Amino acid sequence: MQILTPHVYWAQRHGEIFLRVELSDATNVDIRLMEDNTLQFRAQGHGAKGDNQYEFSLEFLEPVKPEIHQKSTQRQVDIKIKKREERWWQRLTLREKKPVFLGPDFDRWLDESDAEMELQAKEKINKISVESRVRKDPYLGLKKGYLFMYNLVQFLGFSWIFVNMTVRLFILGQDSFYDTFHTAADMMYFCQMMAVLEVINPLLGLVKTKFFPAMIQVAGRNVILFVIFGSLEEMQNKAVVFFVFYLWSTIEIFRYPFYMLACIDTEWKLLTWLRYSLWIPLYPLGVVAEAVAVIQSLPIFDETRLFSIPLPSVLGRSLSFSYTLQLYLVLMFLGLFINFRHLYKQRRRRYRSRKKKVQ
Ligand SMILES: CCCCCCCCCCCCC/C=C/C(=O)SCCNC(=O)CCNC(=O)[C@H](O)C(C)(C)COP(=O)(O)OP(=O)(O)OC[C@H]1O[C@@H](n2cnc3c(N)ncnc32)[C@H](O)[C@@H]1OP(=O)(O)O
Repeated sequence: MQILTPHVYWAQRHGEIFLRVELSDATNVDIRLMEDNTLQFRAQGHGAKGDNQYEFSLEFLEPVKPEIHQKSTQRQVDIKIKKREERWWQRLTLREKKPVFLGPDFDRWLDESDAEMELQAKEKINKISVESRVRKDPYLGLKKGYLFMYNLVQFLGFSWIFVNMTVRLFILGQDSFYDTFHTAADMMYFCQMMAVLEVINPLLGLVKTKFFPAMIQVAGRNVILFVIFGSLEEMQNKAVVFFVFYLWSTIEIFRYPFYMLACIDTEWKLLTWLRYSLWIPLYPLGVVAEAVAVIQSLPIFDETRLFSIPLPSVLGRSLSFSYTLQLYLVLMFLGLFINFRHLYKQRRRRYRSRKKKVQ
């Protein structure tokens, strides 16, 4: 008896093979994958040579998975087979010479780059649908709105200080150093009081910042601003105030807009770079300027006895606050070390995760 072969059309994707067998009203369909990676097809149906038994076999170019998905319709038999390894095949069969009954399925045909694009589009759709299934935080908008406003107010405050000091420096030169406090202190008080929120925000889970580095930062600055400059009039017209305020505001006019953009899921590369690089020279300089301010205040606290701790009369009059400040000087450099390490890690994390995204 003559063996009849149906027309078979094929197409591929990176992970699958599609076969379309031109056999209408197929019955007794028997499809098997043999151990030698050969597909054997046998069925009764209406093909090119009328109602008959049709069969064919195909030895695939590369290994395929044993599961076969098959669907018979009135017009054809569709077969889907998964490749064992997701890669593009040069041809369907191991033998270079194409069987005469085999042809490309132009309805499904894609070349490798088109298939790649189709795959990427599918992955994108999957990602979007997974993301939309993840339950959204109902207060996310409110939280982002609050953070955006907070950062905006701080940005405006520090920009005012920075611009004011720069303009005065250009007009008055070195003379502007000595009355920085009288022109900028109110705004600096406002900004630094607000900055207490930077310690509260991580506690409420509003930002990913770690509590300890934020606390060191805010506490460190507030000791300088409120205790050293704020409580000692003698300190207020010293040049060191200029350097401390200028260093603080220089970093903040880049840090807060960076956060503002983060709140609206936007990023400017240059701003990100400035936020994660400027601290490298500015943080040590800031701490040195603060240390100079503390050292300059020591004799004033000794003289005025301000904040001194009363002692029993056998031990003397009182313990000068300058001793506490000397201890604080040591803590300052410990704080500098902790925050410098923290910021270095943040910088590495930021640039490592961006590199990964680019790959
Ligand atoms: C033993 C200790 C004793 C304590 C006693 C005190 C001694 C202290 C001495 C120390 C002296 C310090 C005095 C200060 C001097 C100066 O400031 S000098 C000038 C230079 N200064 C700086 O450069 C420091 C600037 N400050 C900071 O960078 C921060 O305050 C920080 C806490 C030190 C670090 O910030 P952190 O939030 O941890 O890192 P980021 O990478 O910026 O943010 C992490 C993620 O969180 C998001 N985020 C953070 N804040 C906000 C916000 N307000 N709004 C929106 N989003 C925010 C941010 O976007 C990041 O998210 P991802 O991008 O998704 O990761």
